[in-house]
Formats: sequence, C-alpha cells, structure tokens
Amino acid sequence: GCSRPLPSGAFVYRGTFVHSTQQTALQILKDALLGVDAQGKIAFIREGKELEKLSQTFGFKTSDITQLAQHEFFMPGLVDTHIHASQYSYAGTALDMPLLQWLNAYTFPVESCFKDLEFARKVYTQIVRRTLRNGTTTACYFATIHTEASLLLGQIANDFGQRALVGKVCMDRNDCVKHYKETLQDSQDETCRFIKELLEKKYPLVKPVVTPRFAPSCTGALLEQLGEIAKNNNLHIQSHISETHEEVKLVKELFPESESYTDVYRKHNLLTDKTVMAHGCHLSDEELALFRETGASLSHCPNSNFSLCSGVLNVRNVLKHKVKLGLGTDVAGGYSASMLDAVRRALDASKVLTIQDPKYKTLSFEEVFRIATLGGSQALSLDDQTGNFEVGKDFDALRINVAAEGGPIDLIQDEEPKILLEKFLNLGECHFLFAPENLSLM
Ligand SMILES: Nc1nc2[nH]cnc2c(=O)[nH]1
Ligand SMILES: [Zn+2]
Repeated sequence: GCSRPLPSGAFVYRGTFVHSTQQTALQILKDALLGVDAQGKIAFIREGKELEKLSQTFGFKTSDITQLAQHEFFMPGLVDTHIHASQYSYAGTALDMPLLQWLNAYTFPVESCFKDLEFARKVYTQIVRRTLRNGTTTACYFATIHTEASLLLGQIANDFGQRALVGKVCMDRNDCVKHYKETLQDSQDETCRFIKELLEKKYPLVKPVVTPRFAPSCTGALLEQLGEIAKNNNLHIQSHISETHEEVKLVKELFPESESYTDVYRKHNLLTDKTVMAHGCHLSDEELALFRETGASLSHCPNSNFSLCSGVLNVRNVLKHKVKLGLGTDVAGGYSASMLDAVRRALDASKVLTIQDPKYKTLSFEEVFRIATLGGSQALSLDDQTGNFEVGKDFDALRINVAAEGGPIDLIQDEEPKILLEKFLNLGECHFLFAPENLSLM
C-alpha cells in the first residue's frame, strides 16, 4: 500500500449510500467506498471489495477510512427549489386566506420591512440556519424587492456554506399595498446592480436568479426587460405560475393577447432551460408541452398548495410530459421549512388524487425521494454539481443515523437500507449540530 497521507480535505467513507439516477428512482449501494478529493468532489464510488486496488490508485490507507454503522447511510443533500426567505418570520401562521388575499394581507406588508437591513439579517440568518439543519444543502430563494437585503441573503448563504440561488424580487404592479412595488426603471436598474454585485463576490456556491414575482405583479414591459437581462447574462429565472384558479383568471384579464399563462412567460423569453416555475397546479397539457419544449421546470410545493387551498398538482401528468420537476417548501405559503415535510406532503397530495380516482397511480416514496434530490438539482440546472453521488459532482450529502439516540425512530431489528430510508423519509428528523467547517460533508 501507499503511506502518503491523504491531502487535507480529502476523505474516504465506507458503508451504505442511497441515491437516484436517471434510470432508477432509488439505487442502494451497500458496502460502498466513496472518495472525496481535496476540492470536495467525488473522486470515486465503488464496491468495498475493490478496497485494495482503490487504495493504491488513490493513495489512501485503510486507517483513513470512515466506516458507517449498520443503521447509518449517506443520501444526497435535499434541494428546496422554491422558498421565500423573506417570509420565514410568519411561517406557521396566517394560512386562513386564498393566495391573492393572503399576499395583500400578510406577505406584502412583511416583505416591505426588508428595507431595514438589521431585520433582514435576523430573518435571513435564521432561515439559512434552519434549512441547513433540516438537510437542505441547496435552496432557490426569493428575497424581496430590496437590493441590499437580497445581497445580504447571498452573503449569509455563502457564510454558512449553503448552495443557493438568490433572487431580488421584481414587481412594478401592486395596487393593494402601494408602497411595496418598484418603478419599471428601478426594477430593471436594481436587478442589474444586484446581479453585478452578487457575481463580483465570487461566492463559490451562491448565484443570482432573475425573479419576476409573477405575471400579475409585473407589467409586460418589465417581463420583457427581465427576459433580456437573463438572456444576456445566461442567468437562472424563477417565478410562480398557475397556482390558483383565481390567479389564472386574473392573468387572462391582464394579458388578453396571450394564449395561456405559460404563453405570457414564453412571449417574454422567460421560459428557458434555466427557468424554475413554482406550483403549476392548473396548467393544461398544452402548457406542459411548452415547458418540455423550452426545458423549463416546475417546483411542486404541496404544503403551500394545501395550506392556501390552491390546488393539487398532478405529478404523474407532469412526469408523463417529461417536464423537469423538483420539490419546494414555499415558505410561508407552506408552513414548514423542512424538505422532509415537503416529501410527506407530496406523498399525501398523490394519495388525494388516488382517493379521487382509484386508477391514479400513487407516487412511491422512491419517486418522491428522487424528486427531492436529483429532480431538484435538474430543475435548478445544478445537476452537474449536485443531486446524486456521481463521480465529479460535489460530495453534497446527509449522513443519516436512523437509530440516533433520542431520535424519533425506534428500530426493532436490523433493517434493510430501503426500509431505513423509507422510515427516515416518513418519520425522521434531521437536525445536525452546526459545524460550518464540516458543512461540505453534511
Ligand atoms: N405561494 C406564493 N405564491 C405567490 N405568487 C406570487 N407571490 C407569491 C408568494 O409570495 N407566495
Ligand atoms: Zn412562492
């Protein structure tokens, strides 16, 4: 063998790894060896019996290996494809109105407070810490219309080591809470400044995302400008679509020249292969076909859809149309900042559809696991970096101990990894202790 020490920051793990691939919703690798290079990237993932050969090729000693216990496994970090960092202060409250009223009564008044940077710092620090504790290693965030506070959210995500897309919200139409909107010119200028300043920080894991709030909050002129900005800088785009019937009707009135809600975004060059749209509960098959053609993706936010009584997304139909799909918490329309909750609500939503129509094929926990990990990374076009344990991707993982002392799961006997994962998804909690220096491992 080789007696060179591993370069600092390099690791080798041995044990069970569970993840998804394009072909299989759940691939279980028992007694696998996974090597992480000094840059945090996966150098190899092979069978334990290849130890001898691997240790020679990669130059590590048996004593360098971290061995997982029987009841432990690694899974990819969870990807929250849609979350409003700015709404965290009232998460768990204010769920007594439909969307459009809810925005005016609760959301816009609270978001207008992010002009105050100290308030923003408090809320943004808490949401980043909370999502990380819940196992969200990648988040696609909405901030507010305020550039400075949005830049601060990017800084906080970077400081805690979370992979994040951060969006300064754009809206030049708001008749209800009059002070919470921008002029067309300001929205455009501040979006450009936000993008420029965030990119100049060169945060390795944090990128800007062009963020028109949704069609009813934006004039056609603003949507047009934002489409241009995204195109010229090859940026991600996020917004909302077809969350409630009332909203769909409003968009028809506001954009009478468009064939559909999806057509409004398409016309303004906002549907690209780096676009993620939240909800899509009431999209037609024709609209789903436009998503497929453009490579745009959907974020399924079941807690929010139940909590605001918005609708139930037919995930099977989305998958049938081969539209990329991730899961989102949509805090605070969704009351939980945990992606494990999103997994459970996604299973519930699917069961609601089966109750309504027994021929509807309920999603399996394996399928929802894939949507919460690999699916999310694809929906955010970050699947070259994260989403599963492929060589060359970042080792972005959760180390799960299903039998953790004082934890919520009782194991009566030794269980297969598939059962451990199913129990964890349905019953588990992740709250790891904070060790920012270890975040790349967690
Ligand atoms: N759930 C949700 N839907 C929206 N549509 C436009 N803005 C919002 C928001 O903040 N939350
Ligand atoms: Zn939302």
